[in-house]
Amino acid sequence: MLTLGLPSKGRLQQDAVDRFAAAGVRVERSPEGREYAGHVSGLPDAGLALLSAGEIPRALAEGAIHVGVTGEDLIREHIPDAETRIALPLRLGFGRADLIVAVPAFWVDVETMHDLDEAAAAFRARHGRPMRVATKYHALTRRFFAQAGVADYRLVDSQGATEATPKNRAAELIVDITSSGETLRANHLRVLEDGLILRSEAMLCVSRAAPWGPAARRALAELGHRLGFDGEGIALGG
Ligand SMILES: Nc1ncnc2c1ncn2[C@@H]1O[C@H](COP(=O)(O)OP(=O)(O)OP(=O)(O)O)[C@@H](O)[C@H]1O
Ligand SMILES: O=P(O)(O)OC[C@H]1O[C@H](OP(=O)(O)OP(=O)(O)O)[C@H](O)[C@@H]1O
Repeated sequence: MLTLGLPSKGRLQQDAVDRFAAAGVRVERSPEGREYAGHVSGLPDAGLALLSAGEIPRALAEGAIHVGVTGEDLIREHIPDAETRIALPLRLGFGRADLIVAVPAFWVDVETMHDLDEAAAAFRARHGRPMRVATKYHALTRRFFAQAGVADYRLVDSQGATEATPKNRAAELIVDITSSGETLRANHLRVLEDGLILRSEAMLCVSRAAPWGPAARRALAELGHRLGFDGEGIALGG
């Protein structure tokens, strides 16, 4: 049996369901409605698990699901050595969003990460504390700031409405995803010139750690055949 993990709500779920349907794989939630499980028709021996988009990477890495759909941003954030544990055979072309560093638009002297480093020193001199960066992408932010040579800051966890944190004085700047740019504009924030951390989109992900019995392997091969990736060529665990 192959378990397919999809986001439990939102655009990503709908786009994933539509993509699978276009390939002849119909995904139906259990009629109870509240149950986070369901039926997959068009694939032999496959079942559905609905999970938070942010939990899908870990479920794949631990082998709790065989195949999943989630954003690359969430995979890179939650699984440091993603490719050793998860194969990423197919970019799905929806859920496109850029993970970026944005500062208040009125910070006219801060256009680059280098400027941000200087601003951090000035901020500490003036306020006696590090500037705060609000984000839910802790690992990706730490790595990107380290590579850019920015060290004097503090991360503030923000799981939603991150763009509002500078205005609410909960942080000085943010790391978050942007798509149309409207949320940033509405909150008077500006992306740094070299502040693009990752261009993300939804990915079809295959767990190398899941229990790959013959039935699950057959279902993966069929899924690959329908969606257009080589399901039999992926190096899987037991
Ligand atoms: N405005 C957007 N446009 C396109 N893709 C987006 C947008 N917002 C989020 N995404 C992508 O959708 C995926 C899920 O995002 P997010 O974690 O915000 O969803 P959520 O529904 O809040 O998740 P959760 O169920 O964990 O609360 C991420 O990979 C993200 O990059
Ligand atoms: O650039 P834009 O097109 O404005 O999109 C970006 C926004 O979309 C997402 O939020 P979402 O609407 O998913 O709500 P959330 O706060 O629950 O993540 C994301 O967190 C940004 O806030």
